[in-house]
Amino acid sequence: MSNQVPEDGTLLPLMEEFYTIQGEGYHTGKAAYFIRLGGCDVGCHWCDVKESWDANLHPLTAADQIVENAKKHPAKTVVITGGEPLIYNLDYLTRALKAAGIQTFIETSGAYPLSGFWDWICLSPKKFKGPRPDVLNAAGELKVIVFNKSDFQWAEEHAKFVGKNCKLYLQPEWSKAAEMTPLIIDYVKENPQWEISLQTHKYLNIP
Ligand SMILES: C[S@@+](CC[C@H](N)C(=O)[O-])C[C@H]1O[C@@H](n2cnc3c(N)ncnc32)[C@H](O)[C@@H]1O
Ligand SMILES: Nc1nc2[nH]cc(C(=O)O)c2c(=O)[nH]1
Ligand code: SF4
Ligand SMILES: [Mg+2]
Repeated sequence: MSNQVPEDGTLLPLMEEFYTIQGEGYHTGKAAYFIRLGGCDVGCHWCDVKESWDANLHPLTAADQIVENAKKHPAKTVVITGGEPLIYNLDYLTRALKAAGIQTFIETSGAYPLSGFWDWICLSPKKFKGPRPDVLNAAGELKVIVFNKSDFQWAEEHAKFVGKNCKLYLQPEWSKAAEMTPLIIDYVKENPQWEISLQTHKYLNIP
């Protein structure tokens, strides 16, 4: 993690920004501007964006500049992801995005305290560094990655701690998708409070 990131959230380590289609979860299929912040110490061995982990590799960028970039796109929705975006105080960035009329969505493991003003919170909790209660309470969707059979039980244990209107998703870990997707299909048929989420952008070959 970087030592030089100011605590007021006016400068953030930015790995990449791209305009694409939300590939996963509740908002799948919607155009959105993705803001990927660098820095994560959760350590998922199957993480599909390990290049994000070292915040020092990603330039500190003015939050005001990120907002200006987001404003240029037709869809008035951003997805803030990482890395683990909640390592940083996101109040300044999300306040400015909302002032510009842009909806704010986040992808988070919930391993850090909740900051920011959100229209949608996607919580994808991890065994390696568990989710915090404030994020469990606020989540609009719980999206559990299924890497092996034990993850179904683990998903149920976390579903107990989210709000009653929280959407429940099971998403196959990408390298195990051929093996796990049939198990997820059977599980959802037996437990229809859960739905399947696929990483559709990977099938579509888009970012
Ligand atoms: C790269 S993470 C960044 C945001 C945050 N650190 C988190 O884990 O939620 C974005 C999303 O991709 C999911 N993800 C990461 N690697 C994956 C993989 N190999 N297969 C399926 N989903 C994956 C995460 O669970 C999360 O929902
Ligand atoms: N298209 C697309 N949808 C996504 N949804 C969550 C992503 C992420 O890496 O956080 C992601 C991503 O990287 N690309
Ligand atoms: S918490 Fe997210 S960014 Fe961090 S290692 Fe896990 S999947 Fe990757
Ligand atoms: Mg991704």
